[in-house]
Amino acid sequence: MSSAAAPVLRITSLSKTFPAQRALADVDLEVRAGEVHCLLGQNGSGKSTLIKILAGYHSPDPGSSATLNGAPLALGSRTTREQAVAFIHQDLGLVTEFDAVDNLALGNRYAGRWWLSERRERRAAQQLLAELEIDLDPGRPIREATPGQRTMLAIARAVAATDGAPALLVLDEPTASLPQHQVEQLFALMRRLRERGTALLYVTHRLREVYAVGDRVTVLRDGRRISTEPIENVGQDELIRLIIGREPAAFAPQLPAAGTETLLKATGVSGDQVADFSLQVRAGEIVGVTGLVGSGFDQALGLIFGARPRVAGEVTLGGQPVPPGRPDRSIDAGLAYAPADRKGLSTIQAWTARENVTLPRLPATRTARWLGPRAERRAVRPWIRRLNVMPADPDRQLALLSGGNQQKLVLARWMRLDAKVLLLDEPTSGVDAGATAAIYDVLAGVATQGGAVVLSSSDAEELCAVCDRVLVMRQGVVRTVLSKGDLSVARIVSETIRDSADHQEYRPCLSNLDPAS
Ligand SMILES: Nc1ncnc2c1ncn2[C@@H]1O[C@H](COP(=O)(O)OP(=O)(O)OP(=O)(O)O)[C@@H](O)[C@H]1O
Repeated sequence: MSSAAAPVLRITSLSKTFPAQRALADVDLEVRAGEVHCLLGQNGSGKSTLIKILAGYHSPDPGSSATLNGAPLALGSRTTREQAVAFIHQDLGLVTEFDAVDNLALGNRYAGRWWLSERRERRAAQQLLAELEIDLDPGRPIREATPGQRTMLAIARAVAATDGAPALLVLDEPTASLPQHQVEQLFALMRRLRERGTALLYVTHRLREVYAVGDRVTVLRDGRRISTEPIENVGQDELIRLIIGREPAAFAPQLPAAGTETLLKATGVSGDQVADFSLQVRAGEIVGVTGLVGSGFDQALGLIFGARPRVAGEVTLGGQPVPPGRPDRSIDAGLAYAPADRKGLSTIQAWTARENVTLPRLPATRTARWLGPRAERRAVRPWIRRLNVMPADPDRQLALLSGGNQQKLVLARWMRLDAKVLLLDEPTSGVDAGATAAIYDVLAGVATQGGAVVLSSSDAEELCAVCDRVLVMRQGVVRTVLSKGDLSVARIVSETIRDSADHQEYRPCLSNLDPAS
């Protein structure tokens, strides 16, 4: 990236006012050709609103303007997509039953150029994947691909649609559920596009990614642009200070030495993707479970809790059996479980923040015991403060909060239950750095008070930071247990991908191609 590179995107005085909420105020932003420009900010700071305006989902306030390669850009209209701008949202918009060739062809101009020639289309797809060094068998249905491969395919589709490289590629938290080695593959692809002159606007909460792939960084706070800097000019503490607007609190969990009492015991638990999962967790322990998508790591906790059908195995809590398929009994026994798909599985979007946090435990099977609005507010305010939910309004409708703030509230629901053992799938996915530290503090607090936590995560650094022990699953089975002294990102990554096709990273995909086609 050269600092003199021309701005591809120039946004001037961008503002957006929702009813009772100013989401963006006079934001100026320039993204240059051949740079990865990171857009950072706490949950609710306005990042998604900016991207949604670029993508045409929201109209900005009057007075906002933008240009793309010097030409006026109609903000709030979908025409940006026809102007060499590509968006990679978390929902990639791929058809999982189709193979890469058909996914690339979907909606792309290049499919039409070789119309009626399936062979040429296949060859073009193969060439494109090889050129971008995306290791993916173009003839296999995408459901068999890793999440990282799918993300890269979505980028390849954007490249195909724009004759070589989009002028601007906007990526909204593409690594949220990718294991480390797939993150690295994605970054390699981003660098290749940067070399072709694409301007990349990259939204993430993971600061280490900013240092790994970013050239410049813009920080938003409360809808205002606080700073734009080359990344080498800002150290991590300074960056956190810019993001949260105060000195960062050091995260130094005081984890107790684990007790001798076994709290949670799972023996031979099996279900859909999990076979013979066994685990013993002592009071005071934080245990992690990890693996690739499909390894079963993201299903084990749901099976223990009873949210997923358990076909075999036993679970006890404090020596008492926890029956399968009965979340109500699990909660009574002292378990709490927050699934990864918090938005889909456990929120009521039309309700307020306080109603979502204090949802009666089991409305379906019990007479609901509602707290009443005043008591709800009292119960919820400490959590809003602790996790820095913005806006700090218990009466705000959940649907009007940013994604990360919704995550915090639903997590608060489970954390406030005073469970003996917390089971959390991907507890900090989509949550900003400040609230992530607050969540880690809550977990450490549960352990210190004689409880325990089991968390599943694809974030190797998170596992190293908070866990006493990490179970690594492959093909549905726990294959490795790493204890404190053995825990490192490199070790977790290598154990995660051992024996999988993924371990041959960056292998060119040519071996999968049929030269005759
Ligand atoms: N449709 C809407 N109606 C009212 N307020 C909204 C709406 N969408 C977003 N907001 C508010 O605008 C502000 C900015 O939200 P935005 O989703 O842009 O934040 P964000 O930085 O992307 O957060 P996150 O990191 O959690 O995704 C928040 O206060 C949010 O509550």
